[in-house]
Amino acid sequence: MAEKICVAVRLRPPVSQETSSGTFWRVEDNRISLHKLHGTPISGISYAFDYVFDETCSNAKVYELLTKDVIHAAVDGFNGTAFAYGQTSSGKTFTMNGSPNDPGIIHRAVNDIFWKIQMISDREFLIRVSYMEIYNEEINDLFAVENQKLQIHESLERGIFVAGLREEIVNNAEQVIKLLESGEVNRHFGETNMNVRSSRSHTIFRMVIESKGIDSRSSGDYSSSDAIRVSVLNLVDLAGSERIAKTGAGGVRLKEGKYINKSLMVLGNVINKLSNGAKQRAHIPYRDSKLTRILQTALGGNAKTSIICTLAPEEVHVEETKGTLLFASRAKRITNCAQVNEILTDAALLRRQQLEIEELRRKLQGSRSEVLEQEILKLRNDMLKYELEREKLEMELEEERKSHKEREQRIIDQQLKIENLSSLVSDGDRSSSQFFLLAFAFLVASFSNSGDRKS
Ligand SMILES: Nc1ncnc2c1ncn2[C@@H]1O[C@H](COP(=O)(O)OP(=O)(O)OP(=O)(O)O)[C@@H](O)[C@H]1O
Repeated sequence: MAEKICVAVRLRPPVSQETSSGTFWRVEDNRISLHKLHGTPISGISYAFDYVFDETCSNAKVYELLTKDVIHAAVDGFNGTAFAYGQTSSGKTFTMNGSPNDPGIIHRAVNDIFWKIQMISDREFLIRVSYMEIYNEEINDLFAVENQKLQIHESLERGIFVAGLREEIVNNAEQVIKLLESGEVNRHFGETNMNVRSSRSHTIFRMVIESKGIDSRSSGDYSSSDAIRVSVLNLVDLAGSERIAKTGAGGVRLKEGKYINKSLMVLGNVINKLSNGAKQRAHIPYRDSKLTRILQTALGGNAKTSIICTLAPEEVHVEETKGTLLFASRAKRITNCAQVNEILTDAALLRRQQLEIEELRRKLQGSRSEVLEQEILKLRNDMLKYELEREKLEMELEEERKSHKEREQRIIDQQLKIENLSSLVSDGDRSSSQFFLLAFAFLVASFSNSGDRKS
């Protein structure tokens, strides 16, 4: 069903008591506008969104109004994405991760998903989670530090995916929170003049939710009641755009800032093109950054998406805030087309694992139920690891095949050149033969050098 992306903006509380000398942002219902200090609105700087949250608003309210529907729809089989966008230090991480007193969108979503699943008695669920960051335009696995520089692939079965990313099958919210905490340790943070704990990477926490009707059969001819729903939920905390003059960045921070700004610029371009409507959609530059490629489905595709744009209220940031509002108002014009994802093949992990689990259940009959559940979870995770390992090996084999083919092509090209040269030597006049022989020797030498390098 075609529907607009849901967009909200959120003002964070001011960080200093500094009083404004010229302008301030006023929030009224779902509208935010810039006013002169004595109250006159500044013409042309007034925007309406699905929601506008002022500085007193809690994460609980943001979740309830903006994100909950996307999360619940993911349990029902729709892809979903929620992300926070805004300049550095405007409250993105606060919104996504929250504080001990007011947990953020990610924690609330995790709890809500397991709560909702418990309420659904006629379906069986399998949930796996992964956590990645895009740091300096490279994808790293936050659950497994050894998995670095991962590549994005696309297949008919899996759509766009990150190959080799560790996934963990999970049974309850506490497990997920623990995993998130372990991933958080690996995330790149750094201090800048604007934020003592500034995110230096974009992070994507992903939940894949598979479910099937409890009565459906495990194998054989698949009827429509056998369809397995598979949805992907992305919860994204972007790094913030920054002005080098304000962050005081140099060295590593400067390099990070350049990558952050570049990928956010590509995201802005994608949003801009999509907001121009279907006619101008000829080419959307999703492939210009890893971020937009991973979020491709969420932007104009088969997904329900909500975006929260965070704003710094201080007058000194008024230009950045205007930029964020412009981004938000463009995003509001994007239409997505979400549908329940049902598959009838063996692509769903749930189907592949079903038989083995039945077998294990039989073997463990009579044992206590929590032991059984632990064993099943362990088995499922082991099977998932083998699958990932196999996927990695397949990718490596594919790479190897490609470079082998390239090597063979190079050899053929060189042989052709050699044959051409030798025929010229035999046909041409004797005075140039010395030159050709020299060229011939040179080619042979360069050919054997390149062979050495490759091997
Ligand atoms: N709505 C809010 N209520 C209370 N404190 C907030 C709120 N938003 C942000 N803060 C505080 O402001 C500071 C900066 O917020 P945060 O780190 O979330 O910004 P950010 O946009 O993620 O920055 P960066 O892009 O640099 O990572 C933090 O100390 C955070 O606790």
